[in-house]
Amino acid sequence: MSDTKDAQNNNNSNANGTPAGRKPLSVSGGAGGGTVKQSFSHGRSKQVVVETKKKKRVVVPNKNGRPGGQPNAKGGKPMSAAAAAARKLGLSEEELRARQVALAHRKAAEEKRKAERELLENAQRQRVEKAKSLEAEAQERVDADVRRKAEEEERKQAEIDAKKAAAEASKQAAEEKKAAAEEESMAKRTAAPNPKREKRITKPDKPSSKPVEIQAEGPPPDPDALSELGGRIKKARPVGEEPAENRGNKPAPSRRSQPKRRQGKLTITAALGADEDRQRSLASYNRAKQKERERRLKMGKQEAEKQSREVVVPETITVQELANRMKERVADVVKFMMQQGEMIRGIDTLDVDTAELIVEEFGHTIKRVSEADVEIGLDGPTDDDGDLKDRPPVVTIMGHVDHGKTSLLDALRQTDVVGGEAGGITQHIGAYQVKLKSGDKITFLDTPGHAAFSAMRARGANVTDIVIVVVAVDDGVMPQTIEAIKHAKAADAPIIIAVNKCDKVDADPTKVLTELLQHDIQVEAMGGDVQAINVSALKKTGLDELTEAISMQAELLELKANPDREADGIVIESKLDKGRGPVATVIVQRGTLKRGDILVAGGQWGKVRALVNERGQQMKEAGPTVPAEVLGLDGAPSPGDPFVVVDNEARAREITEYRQRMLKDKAASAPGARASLEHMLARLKDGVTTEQAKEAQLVVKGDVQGSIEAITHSLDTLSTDEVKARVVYGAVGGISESDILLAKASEAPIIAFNVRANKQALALAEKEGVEIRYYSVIYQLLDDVKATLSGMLAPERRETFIGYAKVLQVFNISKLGKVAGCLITEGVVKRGCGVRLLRDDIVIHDGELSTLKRFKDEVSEVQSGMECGMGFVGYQDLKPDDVIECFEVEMIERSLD
Ligand SMILES: Nc1nc2c(ncn2[C@@H]2O[C@H](COP(=O)(O)OP(=O)(O)OP(=O)(O)O)[C@@H](O)[C@H]2O)c(=O)[nH]1
Repeated sequence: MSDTKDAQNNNNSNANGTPAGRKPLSVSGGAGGGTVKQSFSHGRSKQVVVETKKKKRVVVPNKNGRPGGQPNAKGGKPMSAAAAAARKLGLSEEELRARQVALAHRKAAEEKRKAERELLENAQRQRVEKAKSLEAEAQERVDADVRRKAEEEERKQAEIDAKKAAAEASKQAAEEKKAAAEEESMAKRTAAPNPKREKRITKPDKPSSKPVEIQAEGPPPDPDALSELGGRIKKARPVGEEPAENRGNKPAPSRRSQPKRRQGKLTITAALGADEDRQRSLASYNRAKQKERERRLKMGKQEAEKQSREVVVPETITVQELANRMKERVADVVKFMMQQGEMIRGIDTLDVDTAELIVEEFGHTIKRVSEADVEIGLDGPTDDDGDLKDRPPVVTIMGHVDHGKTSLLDALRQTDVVGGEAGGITQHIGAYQVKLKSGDKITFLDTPGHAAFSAMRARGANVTDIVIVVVAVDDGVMPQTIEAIKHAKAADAPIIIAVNKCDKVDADPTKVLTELLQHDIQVEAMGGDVQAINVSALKKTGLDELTEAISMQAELLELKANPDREADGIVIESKLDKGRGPVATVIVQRGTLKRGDILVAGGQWGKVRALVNERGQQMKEAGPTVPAEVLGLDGAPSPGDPFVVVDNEARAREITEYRQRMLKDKAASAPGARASLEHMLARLKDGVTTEQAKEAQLVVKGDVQGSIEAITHSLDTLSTDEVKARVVYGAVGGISESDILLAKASEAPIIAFNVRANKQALALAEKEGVEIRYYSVIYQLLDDVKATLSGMLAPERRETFIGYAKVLQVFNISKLGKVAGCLITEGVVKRGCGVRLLRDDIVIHDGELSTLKRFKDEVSEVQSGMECGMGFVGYQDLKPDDVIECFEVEMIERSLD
């Protein structure tokens, strides 16, 4: 306290140490305090004690460690410590004090800077930590999302299992309930069971409908960071704590069943991973629906507008026709081709490759067809077995001259009950049908002999079901009898032997039957399967037996046809009637032919104007095997031509035009060479290399049986594994019309050894194009056949390289297609030579040249170093830098030697 007083005193001292302070007013007492007299009104006064607050001052310790201001030991005026220190430093006390103040200020400033630096460092550290924690949280969220999904799946599975369990339990409960009910009924008076309790007992443990809240593990995320992400996270709830909405024993509604949009909040989990659970607003849904409706409408419209079609394209087609078939505008096709650099017009003809390009460009598919495809579908559908009904047989009568064929046919005709009753005038129309007493019907081909039969077989039409071979009992088996048997066997038609003229006195049918054994005909009486009936055309005996035999044979054959379809059949004969125009006698094979039908017969067609039967009566229709004369055709078809009813005239025209064109081409290319050795070779050169084609079929006629046998044997020795000579028919005697027809049917030439053809046979051979080769020396004959067989050996193909050309540029030239501008780099290129297109040393096409041009002219060859234009047959894919290898092909004939 005294120190303080001293300091007070020092403060009031001047520089010399003398006190310079004022004396406080009315204050009595020491320097540290005093009293003040306070005067009030009415003369009152009061003494107030005043305490003076002492000023703080810095006390500099003196040398001895004592604070300054201590009285000097030596006595004298006491000096303050500060003054002593100042004096020691050679400074005044004030200077010292100023220095101390400055020092203190600096110190304070340093302290402040240090605090600021620390503050900055702290902020920096906090930022880094915050970033790190954000990163960790993001990772945490991803992990939590994965976990959440897994748990969600588990939960769903658990729900399914629970439902199953619930279903089982409810089933069980129902059973128990039933049992309880029974119990109840038994103990009804004792105690009524509490159904509610029972229910509670039987109720299965339902899985909690409240989904488990999935919480991300780890520390709670920084709320600031979450707010930055625009969401908030649910605080982890302590395990066991009820969620807020469940508190108050409220039933917990299934959160999944609640539409989330109604909650009005978006959780982080929902935002990050539960998109599929979010529902769209109704307006959004309606908008999307409308959009989809419009899109479909548009698509449907487009589809209706643009249909992809299958376009049928033959080898060549006009631009106009192609456009029609595609249902496109010709102008569009022309425009497209112009874009491809080709100027075409509607009437121009396109090849099938170009047509394909166009068809595909217009979004359609092409169906290539050849001209022959017009015949496709002409046969119509195959009949179902259920549609087939029994039909009468078609019978042909054959036999040797004067054995009584015509007489027998006439006699059989008179068996017709209908004709007899009607009393109509019977006329020959090539075929007729008789109705037997039994009610059976038989159709006879009224063109007895081989002519009609062979003519039909030559056209591949086996209209005959049964062949009756007539043998006169007095004459026995004769050459034409044997021919008839061969014809029948070749046609695979069953034979019935009619032994005629049995009315003759010395008739011995057994002799005839024995003779037939030599020709592989074994009749039933002799243990075989061929029926033989003794008849007399003259006396009309045995006719019933014969017709019975026919009916029995027909039964065995189970002849059936569908009458309820478009008709088809065979033309039996035809003529040009002055009054009626072209008349064709036809036999219907399937279906029913009606008046008004559009008929195509061979190369002719027409609308059926009238149908006439053999009695000259008009018919409305003709069913299976009914013969009829057809009027209305535009020309006379050939016997044996098939006929068919088609849908419309256009189709009929299309077919007949094609057939007539084919006939013309055939006539032009191989006139009269149908059954010749050259024809055989031609067929081979056309690439026909089937086993059948490698067999040279021959008809041999000789003067004596010995020469026939010698020729047949020698021809056998000529045959090899590759080629064969086969005698389809060998007989003694001159060449008859029958031989010609047989040769034609077999497409075989006739080898005549020391025999000649009669006038009619020659004419027929000329007409039918059957070759007859005459020989009198057997070696010449064998040499000729050998040469033919050698020709049948596949010729050897030899290839010779002639040059190389390089494609420089490719041009599109209308009508020619793509033409390559080439430079001949080696050798020579010749018109029509074989070419191979090489691209990067790989053969990509093998064919032949279609065009070889120098400038605008077609040339025969181009030498090395010259440029030319080259086009390929049926190939367009030419590119610059392709190499064309040119070669010539030589076919080396082989010989049997
Ligand atoms: N005795 C007898 N003679 C018959 C019989 N059938 C036919 N003839 C006679 O035989 C001859 C020939 O009869 P056609 O019916 O012309 O014999 P074809 O086989 O038709 O003769 P082509 O037409 O020349 O092949 C005639 O004179 C008939 O009268 C018969 O059953 N008994």
